Amino acid sequence: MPVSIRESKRALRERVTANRGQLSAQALAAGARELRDLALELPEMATARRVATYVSVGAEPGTGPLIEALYERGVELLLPVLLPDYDLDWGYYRGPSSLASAPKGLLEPTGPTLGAEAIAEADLLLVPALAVDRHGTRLGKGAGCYDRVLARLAGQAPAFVLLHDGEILDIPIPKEPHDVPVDRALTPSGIHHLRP
Ligand SMILES: Nc1nc2c(c(=O)[nH]1)N(C=O)[C@@H](CNc1ccc(C(=O)N[C@@H](CCC(=O)O)C(=O)O)cc1)CN2
Ligand SMILES: Nc1ncnc2c1ncn2[C@@H]1O[C@H](COP(=O)(O)OP(=O)(O)OP(=O)(O)O)[C@@H](O)[C@H]1O
Repeated sequence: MPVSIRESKRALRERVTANRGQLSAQALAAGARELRDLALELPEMATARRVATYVSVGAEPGTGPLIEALYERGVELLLPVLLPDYDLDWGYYRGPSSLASAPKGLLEPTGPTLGAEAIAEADLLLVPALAVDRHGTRLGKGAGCYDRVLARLAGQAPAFVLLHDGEILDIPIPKEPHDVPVDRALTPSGIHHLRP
């Protein structure tokens, strides 16, 4: 990939990460509750029996309250398990004690995993990101994990990027051939339709 694209993505990641570092614990907790309420109200959520999400860490848009609410509803929750080649395997959420610290500061499900292709069985996908632009180009952690997941999903289930307010950028994020656009984002202030 051209060095300039890699470099501008890196600089953008640094900027967003620094901004996230300024968010207070109270703001993060409030944002997570707002994301829960919005996600639970999605029409697509009403019919979803299996939802793939991630266990938020640090200053990421929080998924804790949503995971608990969906678990209580009896929705099956698929959580990612990072593989050595940065592809993602998946495991079920089986309650708070079923998560364990994993490499790279992640929290992952313990117990058997289902294989990378299990994502094809999800009815709805909640995707982590650092930012997205108005065209739906997504900036992730830079390992291409979710580019592979979204390619596998092939639009078969709705995908929503979870972000903090201010992380939907008016300037375009440099797009590479492997980047799979997303068409919707959730921030604490609401649902945002993007135009891939
Ligand atoms: N909470 C959470 N879980 C997730 C993701 C995520 O974004 N958030 N992922 C989304 O893809 C996958 C994990 N992907 C990762 C990809 C790269 C690195 C990584 O290279 N980390 C750097 C530090 C960068 C950072 O702190 O952001 C490193 O360890 O050097 C970590 C996780 C699956 N689980
Ligand atoms: N389908 C794929 N298979 C293997 N590697 C891939 C695939 N898609 C992307 N990659 C690799 O991932 C690397 C990072 O890509 P990019 O910077 O777009 O990640 P990102 O979208 O920020 O991260 P993520 O998808 O993990 O959130 C690239 O070097 C790319 O080669």
